[in-house]
Amino acid sequence: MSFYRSPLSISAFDAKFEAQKIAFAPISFQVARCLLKFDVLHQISESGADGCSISDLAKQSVLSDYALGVLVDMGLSMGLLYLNEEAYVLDKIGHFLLHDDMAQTNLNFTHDVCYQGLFELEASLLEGKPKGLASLGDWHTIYPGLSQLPDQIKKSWFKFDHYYSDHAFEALLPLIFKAQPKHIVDVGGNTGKWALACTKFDHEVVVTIMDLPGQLKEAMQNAANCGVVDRVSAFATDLLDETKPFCEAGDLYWMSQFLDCFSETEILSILKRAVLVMEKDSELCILETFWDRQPFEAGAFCVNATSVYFTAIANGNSRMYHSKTLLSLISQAGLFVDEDIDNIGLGHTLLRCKLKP
Ligand SMILES: C[S@@+](CC[C@H](N)C(=O)[O-])C[C@H]1O[C@@H](n2cnc3c(N)ncnc32)[C@H](O)[C@@H]1O
Repeated sequence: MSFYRSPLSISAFDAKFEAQKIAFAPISFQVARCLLKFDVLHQISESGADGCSISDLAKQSVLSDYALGVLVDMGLSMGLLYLNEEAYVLDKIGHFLLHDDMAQTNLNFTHDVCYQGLFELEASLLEGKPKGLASLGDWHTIYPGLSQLPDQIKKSWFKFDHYYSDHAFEALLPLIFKAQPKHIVDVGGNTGKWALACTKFDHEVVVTIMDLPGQLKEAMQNAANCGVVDRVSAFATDLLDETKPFCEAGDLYWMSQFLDCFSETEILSILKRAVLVMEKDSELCILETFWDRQPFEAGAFCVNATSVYFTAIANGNSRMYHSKTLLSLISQAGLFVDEDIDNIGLGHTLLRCKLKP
């Protein structure tokens, strides 16, 4: 990691400006969202280097001249737009806000899932509980509620979750199937994306998905739609309950974007239970995004921001970890890391673990 290791090279004058950007960050965020939602950035983009005046914009908008005016003027201040005489032209940051699917996925997730609940960050930090989750529903953690979220919120949550893992899955399939696993246990397999990708890649493999009942219902429906119910099965559990059994007889246990949903104590307990059912030759593959393993600072920013969602909304006690934290828990559970591969998909790391001899 080549960043975060020295003071920023920035003048006091510029640093003071950066501090004001943070002070007004929620306002900037909502302005950006509305510029997208009301198609203002799109219209300005279409007008090219000539740009668009407020009256041009108003002809095609449900918004008044006044409403458009406050949005585009703040757009200038945020560096999304610049002026050509009286006309507003799209600048480079505006271009990426409009066209980059990662920015849109993160923005929709932040707005739909996190925005209201983040008001409770202060209480969540003090209490170790996701006090902002009440903005979405009445659950202990977000996971039992996932299948019951209102449509738009659910869509944004799943898009965010899948966006990152989907990019990694494609690169991983050939790597994972080199070992010719016959029975994969996908722990926290969610709606079955990885399970279905595995059954498509290898026509003999069977996959058991361990997850909460709500997610499994959808996963099995997806397996039925793909015609692979004979090779995909559901193992309903709550992994926070240490008395519940752990799926046995897998030759490859798979945990993708899963352990970050738990505190360090909970992770150790889950890994120890996995160890109890693993055999000498079985493997545990952990796929995570660690903030210290990101090749670019933008990646570390996104990963660290996601931690705060866990604090205020998801469960109050988990986060996106530093790789050293997870490596230590893996060792304490009785496993060693046989292979440690960075830069998979969008900044994922794969840890292939085996039982310590
Ligand atoms: C962030 S999603 C990861 C989904 C998928 N593995 C991926 O890579 O996209 C975490 C999954 O863990 C499951 N999960 C969270 N808490 C759980 C619990 N206590 N018991 C069982 N599954 C749980 C959630 O339901 C969800 O499907």
